[in-house]
Amino acid sequence: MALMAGLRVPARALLRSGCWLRGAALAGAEAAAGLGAGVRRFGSQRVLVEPDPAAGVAVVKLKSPPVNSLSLELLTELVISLEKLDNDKTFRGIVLTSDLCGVFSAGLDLTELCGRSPAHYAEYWRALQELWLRLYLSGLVSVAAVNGASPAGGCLLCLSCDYRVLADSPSCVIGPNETRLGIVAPFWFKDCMVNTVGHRAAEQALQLGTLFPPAEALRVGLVDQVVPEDQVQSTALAAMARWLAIPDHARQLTKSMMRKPTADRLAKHREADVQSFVSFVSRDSIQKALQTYLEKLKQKG
Ligand SMILES: CCCCCCCCC/C=C/C(=O)SCCNC(=O)CCNC(=O)[C@H](O)C(C)(C)COP(=O)(O)OP(=O)(O)OC[C@H]1O[C@@H](n2cnc3c(N)ncnc32)[C@H](O)[C@@H]1OP(=O)(O)O
Repeated sequence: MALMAGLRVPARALLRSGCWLRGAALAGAEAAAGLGAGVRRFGSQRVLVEPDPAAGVAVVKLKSPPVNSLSLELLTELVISLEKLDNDKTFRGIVLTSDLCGVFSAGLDLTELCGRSPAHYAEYWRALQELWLRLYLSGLVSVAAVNGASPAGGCLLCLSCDYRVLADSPSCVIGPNETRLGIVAPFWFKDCMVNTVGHRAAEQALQLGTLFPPAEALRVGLVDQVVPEDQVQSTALAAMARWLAIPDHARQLTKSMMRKPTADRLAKHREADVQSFVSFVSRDSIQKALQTYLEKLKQKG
C-alpha cells in the first residue's frame, strides 16, 4: 500500500473513498501513458495538477483523503502549486476541484486546532492567510468545480475563486457553518461572503452557520451554476473559456480593482489577525467545543 504511506488516515476511510481509489488507478495509467502530446501531470502528494498547456488551463485537484481537510501540509502544497502556476506564463486559468468522492473540502483540519501549542496555531493561521491572499488575488482566472460538500474553510476556498460551479447532489452542501462549531469566521471570510451574496444574506448565513443545499446556494448567489454531478468539470471548463476570451491585462486590473481593498484589510494587519486567532483558539471553552465536535464526527464515522 505505497499509496497510503505518510497519510494520517485510516485504511477504512481510504477504502470507503472508492472514487479516490479509481482516481489513483487512473492517475497511474495516465502517468504511464502521458497526458496528450507529452503533457504530464505534476503536483505533490496532496495536490494533483493536470495541465492543458494548449488551452492555457490547469485542473488543480485536492487529494488529501478522507475529506480534503485543510491540514498544514495540504495548505503548503496548494500554495506551492498555485505559486508555480501563477508564475508560469503558459497558464491563464485554473479549475480547482476535488479528487475525492462527495467532498470538495471539509474546511480547516480540526486536528490542527486541538491540543496544539500557540506557536503551532500561529503557523497554521499564517498558512491559511497565505493561501487566501494568493488565491484571492491570483492573476489567473480561477473556477471552482465544486464536486462535493464544502463547509466553512472549503466554502472560502470556493468564494476566493472567480466563478463557482456546484454539483446538484444533496450531499453537496456549501456555506459558513463555523458558529455551529462554536467558532467565529475571520473578518476576511466575512468580507468575502458580503462581497459575494450581499450584507443581509451574509449576516444571516454567518450567524446561523448555514450550509446551503445546491438550489439554495444558487438562489442566494453563493455559487454561479448548479449542474449534474458528472458535468461539473466540463461546465467549469466551458465557463473558463468565456473568462479567457477577455484580454488578461484588462481582466486582471479589473479583478485587482475589485479585490485589493478587501485583501489589503488583511495584508496590512496579518500579525494582529494571527494573534487574535491564537488567543481565541487557545481558550479552554473553544478547545472543549472543538474536541466535542471532532469526537462527534469520529463517532459518526
Ligand atoms: C482560502 C483559504 C481558506 C482559509 C480558511 C479560513 C477559514 C477560517 C474559518 C474556518 C473554519 C473551519 O473550516 S472549521 C471546520 C468546519 N468543517 C466542518 O464542520 C466539516 C465537518 N465534516 C463533515 O461535515 C463531514 O466529514 C463531511 C465533510 C460532510 C464528509 O462527510 P463523510 O460522511 O464523507 O465523512 P466523515 O465520516 O464525516 O469523515 C471522515 C473522517 O474525516 C474526519 N473529518 C471530517 N471533517 C474533518 C475536519 N474538518 N477536520 C479533521 N477531520 C475531519 C472525520 O472525523 C472522520 O475521521 P475518522 O472517523 O477518523 O475516519
